[in-house]
Order: sequence, then structure tokens, then C-alpha cells
Amino acid sequence: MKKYIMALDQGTTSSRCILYNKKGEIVSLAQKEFKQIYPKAGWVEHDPMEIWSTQIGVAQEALYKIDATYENIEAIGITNQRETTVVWNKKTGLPVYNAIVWQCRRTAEFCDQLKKEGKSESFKAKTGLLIDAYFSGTKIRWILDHVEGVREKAEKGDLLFGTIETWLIWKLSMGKIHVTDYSNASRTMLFNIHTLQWDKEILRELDIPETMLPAPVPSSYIYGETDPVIFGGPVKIAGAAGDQQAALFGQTCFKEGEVKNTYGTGCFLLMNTGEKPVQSQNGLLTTIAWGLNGKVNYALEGSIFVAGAAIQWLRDELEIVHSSPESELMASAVEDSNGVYVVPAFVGMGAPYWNPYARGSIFGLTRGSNKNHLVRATLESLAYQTVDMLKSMEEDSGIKLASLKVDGGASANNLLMQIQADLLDTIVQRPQCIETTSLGAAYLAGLATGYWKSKEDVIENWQIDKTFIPDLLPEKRQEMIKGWEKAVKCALVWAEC
Ligand SMILES: Nc1ncnc2c1ncn2[C@@H]1O[C@H](COP(=O)(O)OP(=O)(O)O)[C@@H](O)[C@H]1O
Ligand SMILES: O=P(O)(O)OC[C@H](O)CO
Repeated sequence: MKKYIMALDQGTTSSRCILYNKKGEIVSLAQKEFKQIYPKAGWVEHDPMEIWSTQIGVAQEALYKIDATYENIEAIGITNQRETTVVWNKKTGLPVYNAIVWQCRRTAEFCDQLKKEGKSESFKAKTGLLIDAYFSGTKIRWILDHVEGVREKAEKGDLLFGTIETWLIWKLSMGKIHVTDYSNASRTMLFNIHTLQWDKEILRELDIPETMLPAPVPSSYIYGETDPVIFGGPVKIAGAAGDQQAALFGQTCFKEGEVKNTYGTGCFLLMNTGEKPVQSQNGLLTTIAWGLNGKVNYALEGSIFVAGAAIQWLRDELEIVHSSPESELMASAVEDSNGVYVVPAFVGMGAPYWNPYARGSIFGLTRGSNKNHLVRATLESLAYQTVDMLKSMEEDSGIKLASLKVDGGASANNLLMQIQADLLDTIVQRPQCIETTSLGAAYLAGLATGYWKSKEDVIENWQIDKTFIPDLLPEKRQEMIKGWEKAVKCALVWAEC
């Protein structure tokens, strides 16, 4: 009987299920977008029940498409948008509030207060993170403080917290398994990345009951089985990792110093730093890459909040492109952005600036600026933000990158990838499979069950699709980057003017 690994990829804008064979090839794929909820400026929510229903729907559809059943599935690996916070009632299985999404800025002021109280250094030393509304900790606190009756229920032990992989595993097991993998735990701002335990002092400072929290477990590990009702029979749940760490794994960046950049809703640059956590001096995060075979790998991370989301903004809000791929056609119709810069700080700015109050801005408009220039400037903003992050990463690690592996939805855009190579002055390599997030989750699950024997077994699955070679005069590059730096400065002061 043919056996596949089922990867559940719960992203910010869609739920996907991909079935992989041993060669790491896609044999079936189903995807469904779901609703983005914006209750106030800078707030972002999802409906956890819609996350669950779309995810289980696409899983069943992916099986149906190739006439497979649960018996064809060796194991399930899960990967997910990270930090997004769900709190639910363990008796009813119902969420007490919408999921507060990683991009949501509602706890920015509370974070300012923590910083003023001088907590930054100790939080960073223990969690590897900067204090920011991005992470789950202050989102849980917000739910406890603002949703009626929730704090009492949480203190009685009736409520559970989870990031999205935790929520999905709990639902798949019909309430039997409440775990989080180390990579996801390391994004909560509650987890000590050195001891691999919840940090009691931070929990006290944020006033979060420990009973709500899932058990931290490795990323490649048999957590248990799905309830037989879900797929008609039990399937092992054998791996989980945050989507960016999973992409690092899917790109087979197993060695220290290897780097990938994923262009999805946001954009995330990760460097494997091996078994030692490296502290950033330049606005990057220290995070757990994965826990595998009794060891933990760490990574340095640069996080950009708005990347592909800016292309969606062109499509959905400005309605100047009909689809994301059309952005390539329009941007190619002009030679350059004609001096226009878009800073897509719609939810503040992440690495290396970490300013929750910056807002999206457009600079350099003239009478000659047209929609193609605006589209090109928006695409360029993804590449400029990556330049900023890579500069920090090279400074922190002391490693000058020879080439950059890319993936994620927007990496399909050839023009963007060429602009990226030009602005970085570095070779950009795009693999045949740009679904590396789900591939990484599949590998983690398959390694736990023996479907793949070792990391070496999967390295040969990585195949190049296209290499982008830098082709821009140094003076032009410097001029473009200088303009970007000026635009960022203006976007950062906007909120203070
Ligand atoms: N050809 C393209 N050019 C530019 N952006 C694209 C293209 N194709 C997809 N995108 C963008 O990529 C994002 C989707 O990528 P994906 O990796 O699926 O993201 P996520 O996992 O965050 O939902 C969307 O924001 C979309 O606008
Ligand atoms: O949905 P993505 O792929 O942009 O990833 C979101 C990140 O996990 C947020 O930290």
C-alpha cells in the first residue's frame, strides 16, 4: 500500500494540506483561504473554529483527490502561523474569544509598560525575544483581562491556551493531547529557551496561570493519534513546528550558518546557529529551530510583519492588481519605481526596527508616478526589508552570506527574486518545491516514524528551480538603498509627529 506523509500547513491567510511521498514530491494538495477580521486599526483576529474547519476540510479533500484513506497516511506533521493565540474551554471545546493573530498590535502599550519597568534584559536572556505585542504572552494576558468571566475560569483550571499547532492537535485528538512543540513555545515570550520549561517568573509577572499551558515537547516526536472519527481510523501525529522553523528544516538548512528567507504574508529570515543560542545585538530574535533526536537546534531570526500581505493590499484594498502574480507583469512594465518608495508598516515595523507605532507610508510621488510604479515599489519593499534583516544577521553571526535560499508564495515572483539578488548583491536560489514550510513539517513527522531514516535521507530531495544572479551597478544599488533608509526614517517618526 502506498504511504504518504500528511502535512497540515495552517498559514495566516489559508489552511493547506499537502500529501508528500518519500522523494518529498507533492502528490495531493488542497487549500482554502479564510476570513481576516480587523475589529480596529492595528488589530487582527481569526475565528479558531474556521481555522479548524478549513484545516480539516482541506485534509479530507487532499485524501479524496487521490482516492486515499487514513490507511495511506504514515503520519501527520503540522506547521502553523506562529504566536497566534487561542484560549478555549476544555469542557466545551469552544474558544472564549477569537484567535489574536501575530500581527495584532493591541498589546503595544502594555509592552511599553513592561519595558519601562525594566523587564527587557531578563525577558531577552530567558526567552530570546524582545518585548513586543507580536508574541503570545501579552495576547493571553489581554484575553484574561478583557473577556468577561475568563480569568476566574482560567484560575479554576477550566481553560486552555494554545498556539495554532496546539489547537489543531487538541482538536484532532478530540481533547486528549495538549502539547506545544519547542519551536512554537519559543514564540510565546513565556518559555525559557535554555531550560525548555515555562518560565515561572514571567508567568507571575504577566499573571498567567500555568495550568492553561500545554506540555512542551520536541518537534519530531509521536504525540499520539487522531481520534478515529476524524479520518475513519487513527493516524499518528508525529511532528509540529512553527512555519518559519519548518521552512528552515524543509530547505534542509541543517548546518550551522545556513539561511533561508520565506516570503509569505510576512517575511522571515532564519539562520541555523546549531546547538547554541546566539544573542543578537542588532534587533534579531533568538529562537528554537526544532527539537529532534533528543537535541535542540537554535536559530537567529529576522521577522517582517508585512510582505506578501502588501501585495494582497494592492489586490484587495487598492484594487490595482487582480491577482498577486499580476504584480510581476505590472512591475515589469516599468524600468524602476521612478523614485517611489512604499513602506508597508501597516502593523508597525518588526526587525530590526521594532516600532509598533510606525504606519504604512508612500514617498516620492510625482505627477509622473503611475500604478505600475506603485506596484513595483511595493514589491521592492519586500526586498529592501530583507536587505535590512540580512545586514543585521551578518553583523550578529560574523558570516557573509554567499547565497540565499528562498521560498514561500511570493518567491514565485521572478522579478521580485531578481530585485532581491540585485539589492543584496548575493545569489538567490529558489528550490523546485517552494512549499518548504509543509515539507519541513512532513520531514519532522516522517523522521519520527522512520519513514525517512535520517536528515541525510532528505537532503537529496532538495532540487534547484532557478538561480538569480545579481546584475546591478553598485552605485545604483547604493542610491536605491539610501532612498529606502530615508523612507523608513520618515515612516518611523510618523506616529510621533
Ligand atoms: N506571484 C506572486 N507575486 C507576489 N506575491 C505573491 C505571489 N504569489 C503569492 N504572493 C503572496 O504570497 C502570500 C501567500 O504566500 P503563502 O506562503 O501561502 O503565505 P501564508 O503561509 O502566510 O498564508 C500572499 O500574501 C500573496 O499575496
Ligand atoms: O503565515 P506566514 O507564513 O506569513 O507566517 C507567519 C509567522 O509564523 C508569524 O510569526
